[in-house]
Amino acid sequence: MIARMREDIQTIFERDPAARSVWEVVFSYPGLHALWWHRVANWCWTHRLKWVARFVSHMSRWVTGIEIHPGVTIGRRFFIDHGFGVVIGETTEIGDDVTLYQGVTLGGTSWNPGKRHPTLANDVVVGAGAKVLGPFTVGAGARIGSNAVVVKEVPPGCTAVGVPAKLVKCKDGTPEDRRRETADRIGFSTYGVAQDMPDPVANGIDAMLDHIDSLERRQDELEALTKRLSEQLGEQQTDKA
Ligand SMILES: CC(=O)SCCNC(=O)CCNC(=O)[C@H](O)C(C)(C)COP(=O)(O)OP(=O)(O)OC[C@H]1O[C@@H](n2cnc3c(N)ncnc32)[C@H](O)[C@@H]1OP(=O)(O)O
Ligand SMILES: N[C@@H](CO)C(=O)O
Repeated sequence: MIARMREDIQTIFERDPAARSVWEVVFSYPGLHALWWHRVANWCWTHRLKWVARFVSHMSRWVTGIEIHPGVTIGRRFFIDHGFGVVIGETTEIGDDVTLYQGVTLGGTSWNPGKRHPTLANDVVVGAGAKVLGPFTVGAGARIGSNAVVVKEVPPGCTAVGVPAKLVKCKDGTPEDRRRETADRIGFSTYGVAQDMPDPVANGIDAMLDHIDSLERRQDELEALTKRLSEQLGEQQTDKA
């Protein structure tokens, strides 16, 4: 536990140029306090102490201005900078090395129970005031601009800004470049003819190309995961033998 707390403090030095000393970080960072209280609340939540969990979470919000539902799953090296006004809903899942700024909502759009909040993969950054709404995934390394309202999946490595959020950049090229690559790969040679015209058919094709691209990326991720799992299984069987 102490090692994990040290890691939390170190994370703040890595991601906040304003952090000056360990004492300052330990006593003056509401994001750190909210994270530590969340660990207590989450433990209670998963040990059938749901009322206590909600009460701990409520007290934490009272002190920090950050509301994290006790059911939220959070990975390593999570950092909420400033933090006031952050709200994280019950079925949110957060990977490793994720950063949020003040005013972020990770929320739902449905009153049905079940998964209704987003999943943030590793290394995601969500800018101040942004809202990410719905049970989709924000891919690894993606960045969400301040005040964006994100209502659908963001592919890994992409930057989404605006209301509703649109992709403006991806690490391996702009969304436009990727559509062109996908169009080439699937042999859709007429792509691009009407790009500067307000053509609903061209817009529909763009949307389909984006969807194909996102499915291909998801397939790659699943293949990598399957490979890793079968390697682990192989290692376990070797150990047993
Ligand atoms: C007290 C404090 O400091 S609290 C900390 C607050 N800071 C934050 O919340 C950081 C959040 N980060 C951002 O919003 C950043 O602008 C990012 C991550 C979205 C983009 O960063 P970069 O990758 O450097 O992209 P870049 O600045 O080149 O912008 C790309 C395009 O998006 C636009 N853009 C960038 N941010 C936003 C935004 N929040 N909303 C709308 N458009 C935006 C840019 O104008 C640019 O448009 P253009 O290509 O038409 O010129
Ligand atoms: N804490 C961050 C954002 O405000 C900085 O000082 O840059």
